[in-house]
Amino acid sequence: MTTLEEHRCFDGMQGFYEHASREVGLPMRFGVYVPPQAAKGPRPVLYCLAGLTCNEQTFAIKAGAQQHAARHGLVLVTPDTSPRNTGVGEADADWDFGTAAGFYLDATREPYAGRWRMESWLMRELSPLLQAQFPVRGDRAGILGHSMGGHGALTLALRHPGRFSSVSALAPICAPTEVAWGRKAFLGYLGEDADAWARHDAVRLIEGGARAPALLVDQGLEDQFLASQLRPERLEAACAASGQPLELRRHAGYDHGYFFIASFIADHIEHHARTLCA
Ligand SMILES: N[C@@H](CCC(=O)N[C@@H](CSC=O)C(=O)NCC(=O)O)C(=O)O
Repeated sequence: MTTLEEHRCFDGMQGFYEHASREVGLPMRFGVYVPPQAAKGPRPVLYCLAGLTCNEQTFAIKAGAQQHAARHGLVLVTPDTSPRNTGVGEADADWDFGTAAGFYLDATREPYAGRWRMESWLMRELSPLLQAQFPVRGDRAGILGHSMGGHGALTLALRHPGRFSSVSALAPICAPTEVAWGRKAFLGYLGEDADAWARHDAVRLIEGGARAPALLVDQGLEDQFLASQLRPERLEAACAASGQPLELRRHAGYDHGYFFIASFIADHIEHHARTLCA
C-alpha cells in the first residue's frame, strides 16, 4: 500500500492511498479518515460510496463528513468508483458508464469482465486490507452511498447479509433495471442476463426476499434525476410490501449535488453511529 496524501482533519487524519489490487489487476485508490479515538484502539468503519464521475476524493472533500465521524469515532472509507487506466478505450467515452461508473458490481461481459470487479474488490480485498493497515474493527461496518453509490450501498448490504450492521443512502438509484443509467450499465457489464440484472437491483432484491438493516434514505425534491433515474417511490413500495424497515425523507428545494449531501450527512453519520458505536 502506498500513501498518496495525509492531512490532519478534526484531530484525526484524512489520507488517500493506493494498492496493487489482486481482484482488479491494477492499482486501486481509496480514502480513509481515521478519527482521534483510534489512538486508543480500533474503531467501527463506515464505507461511503460516491456516484458517477466521482473518485476516492470526491466524498471526502465535499460531504463534510469528517467532523461528525470525529465526534462519534467512526473510520470513513471512500473507495474509487471504478478501475482507472484500464486500456479499454471505450470505457472513457461516456460519463455514465465505464471509468468512474463501476456500479459496485463484478462485470461478466467483455471487455469489462477482467477489470471491473468492484464488488469483489470492496468485499473481499479492501475490507481485509483496511483491517490489516488501519485501526478498524473487523466486526462493525456500515455502508452509505450517493446516487450510483446509493445503489451500491443498498445492493451490497442486501447481497451480503450480516456484513453491514447499518445502511443508508442519499438520492440512491433504487431500481436500476428500470432506468437509463442502470440499464446502460447492466447491459454493458452483465449482458442481456435478466436474472443477473435483478441480482443487482435493490427493489428486485427486496421483492425477492433479501433484507438489510433498517434503511435511512434522503431525497431532494428538486433533484434533476429524481423521476428519470432514482425512483425512491419504487423502494418505498417494495419495502412496505415486504416489511423491510425504511425511513425515506423527502426534502423540498434540494437538488442532487453535494450541497444536499452536506446538509444531511450529520444525520447519516448519527444513524450509523447509533448501531456501530453502541
Ligand atoms: N456530468 C453529469 C452530472 C454528473 C453528476 O451529477 N454526478 C453526481 C453523481 S450522479 C449519480 O451517480 C456527482 O456526485 N457528481 C460529483 C459532484 O462533485 O457533484 C451531467 O452532465 O449531468
